[in-house]
Amino acid sequence: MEQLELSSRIRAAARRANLSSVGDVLCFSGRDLQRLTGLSRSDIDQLIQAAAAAASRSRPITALILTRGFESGRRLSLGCPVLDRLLGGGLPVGGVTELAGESGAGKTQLGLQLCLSVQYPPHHGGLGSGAVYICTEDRFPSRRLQQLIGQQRLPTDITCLTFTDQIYIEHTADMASLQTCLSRRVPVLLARGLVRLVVVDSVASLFRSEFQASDWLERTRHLLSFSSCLHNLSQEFNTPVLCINQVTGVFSSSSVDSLGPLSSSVSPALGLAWANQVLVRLMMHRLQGTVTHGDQSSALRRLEVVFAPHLAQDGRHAAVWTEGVRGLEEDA
Ligand SMILES: Nc1ncnc2c1ncn2[C@@H]1O[C@H](COP(=O)(O)OP(=O)(O)OP(=O)(O)O)[C@@H](O)[C@H]1O
Repeated sequence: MEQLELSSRIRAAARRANLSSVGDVLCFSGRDLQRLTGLSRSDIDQLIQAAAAAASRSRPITALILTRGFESGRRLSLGCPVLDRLLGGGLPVGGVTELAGESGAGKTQLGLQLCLSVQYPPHHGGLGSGAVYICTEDRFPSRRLQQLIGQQRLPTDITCLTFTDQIYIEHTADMASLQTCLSRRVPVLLARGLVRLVVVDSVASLFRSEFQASDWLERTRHLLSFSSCLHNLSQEFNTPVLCINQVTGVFSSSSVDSLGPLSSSVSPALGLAWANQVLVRLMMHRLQGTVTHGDQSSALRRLEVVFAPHLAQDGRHAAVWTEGVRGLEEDA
């Protein structure tokens, strides 16, 4: 209030009325301000204009940020500027992001890459903390992680990170151990500030192996309790959660004739009950064709935003190089 360009008379009246901040002024109507301060209508107009000019110097913010605080507007970089642009900066910190795709699409590669970028300081798109990587299916790809670490082109001010020290690996072979991991061990790591990213690779495998089609009600119950656990962790600790998911083939009458699903007709596993639990759904496709980069070649991929409250449906071509998943600048 002291910095507003106002006459000392108006400033003193505002002080007497206990209007100590710009926010206080803007919360009242002109009439209420007049009643509180005893100032004339033209003085009140000056007061409101000065307060509004001061308030508009800061950037507009969303309702989500207003209710959950500034941290919720932060993003975790994917470690690639092209893919970050597609996602409006990266993964939202408060919410569950699903990454679905066929086998070999590059989902795990992206998960590993995020385990490194989360450790970067905030001014390089990270969250300055570690990651917990929960494997429900395959062994954790330690060798590939080492390769990614060795291939990183680090900014000059990141010298002291050893990366592997801050990645906590969990293997959960059944639903019960996954639940124990999420309800006991992960909260401890988050509460101690040791991690700011949770990756589950993959969500579908346990639900697919432990429940038959006829157990759909029980499966849905477990699915909802699992997703609410992830939501709570994400909200309580302002932590991005990445769930890697498999896909199922979508058969149409024409594909029945050809004895198989069309390669493009796949949808994320676990159906609508799960789809309603995620904030952002991404799909990674492995396309026909290859791209080259120096002496490396890679199958062409495409990362698509299927839905997200803050993003338009869009996509970028990408490739997996030894240094990780990279979006291609111009779509091939
Ligand atoms: N060191 C590497 N250099 C280049 N490309 C690699 C390297 N390691 C893996 N890839 C690429 O990544 C692909 C495997 O990706 P990834 O393990 O992420 O698949 P995924 O989508 O997680 O599949 P799944 O669901 O079967 O686990 C390989 O087929 C290969 O094209």
